[in-house]
Amino acid sequence: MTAQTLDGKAVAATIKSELRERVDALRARGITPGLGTILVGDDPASRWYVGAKHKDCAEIGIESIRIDLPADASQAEVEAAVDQLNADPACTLYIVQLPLPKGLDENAVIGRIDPAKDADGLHPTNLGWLVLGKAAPLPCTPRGILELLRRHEVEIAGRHAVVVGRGITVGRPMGLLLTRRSENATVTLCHTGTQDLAAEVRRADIVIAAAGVPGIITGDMVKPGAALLDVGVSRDEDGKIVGDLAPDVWETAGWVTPNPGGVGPMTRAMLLSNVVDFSEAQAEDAG
Ligand SMILES: Nc1nc2c(c(=O)[nH]1)N[C@@H](CN(C=O)c1ccc(C(=O)N[C@@H](CCC(=O)O)C(=O)O)cc1)CN2
Repeated sequence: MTAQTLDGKAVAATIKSELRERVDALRARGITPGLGTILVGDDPASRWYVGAKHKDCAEIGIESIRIDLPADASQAEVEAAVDQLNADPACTLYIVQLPLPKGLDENAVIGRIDPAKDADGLHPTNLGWLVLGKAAPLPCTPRGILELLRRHEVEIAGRHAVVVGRGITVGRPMGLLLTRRSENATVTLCHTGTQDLAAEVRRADIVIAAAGVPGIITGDMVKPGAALLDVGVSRDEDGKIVGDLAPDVWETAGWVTPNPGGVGPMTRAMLLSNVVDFSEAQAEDAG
């Protein structure tokens, strides 16, 4: 048996064309959504992600505002960039690209973002709204994973999901989203302290692998027919992406994301969705 592909690249392209129409409608009403980014330092992957986010915006008609700071930027300089985007009326929502270079206080930077302009849903207020069940922008990768499953009609309700990794952008919020009433999955959150990862994964109908450990999920751990989503982006010596899923998982699983071409494009598509959703809600409120 060979698994079917959870094709993030194709689904993201469809979502972008849907968003393009919604942006056209907003622009016809005189509203131009704007996405801001703050990038600190010269990490090649982060630079690529930010560049791709700006290209996506241009493709669908969203304005974008880019602030790039050097790797040795001080905490005060990064916070001044946050204040600048908080005050910029052309910037509907924005992100601070993570991780920040060592020595910077990431929580202080995220906490300084105006929660009403938080495109990533990572501000403590918005994560708090997620826990409390009130609508707020959702973290892009977990939202993208749910959308990818839905668009391939993979059942979530009543299923057992195992999330591997407890990071702020994926693992932690993923568990919160999957256990909402609208998703109704049962979740096990695994991490470096988990004693028997293989046993946990073997019980899973859905596995979200976000450990950042190449090939940590192997074929022998996979329940036949399970859906596997690969968030890992380690690199081999040639700079090629190596995910958290070993190649032999395709033999047992029912659904697998390729990597690249799976979760990454969905993350970017959901960032655009957060901006468009917010602009539409703002337009409604304004009458
Ligand atoms: N502020 C944030 N920082 C980070 C987030 C986030 O959601 N918000 N997530 C990740 C990185 N990320 C978004 O910023 C991201 C990851 C991957 C991709 C992507 O399109 N990847 C391509 C392959 C790209 C390549 O070849 O290198 C793919 O998977 O096909 C986009 C965005 C950490 N930081």
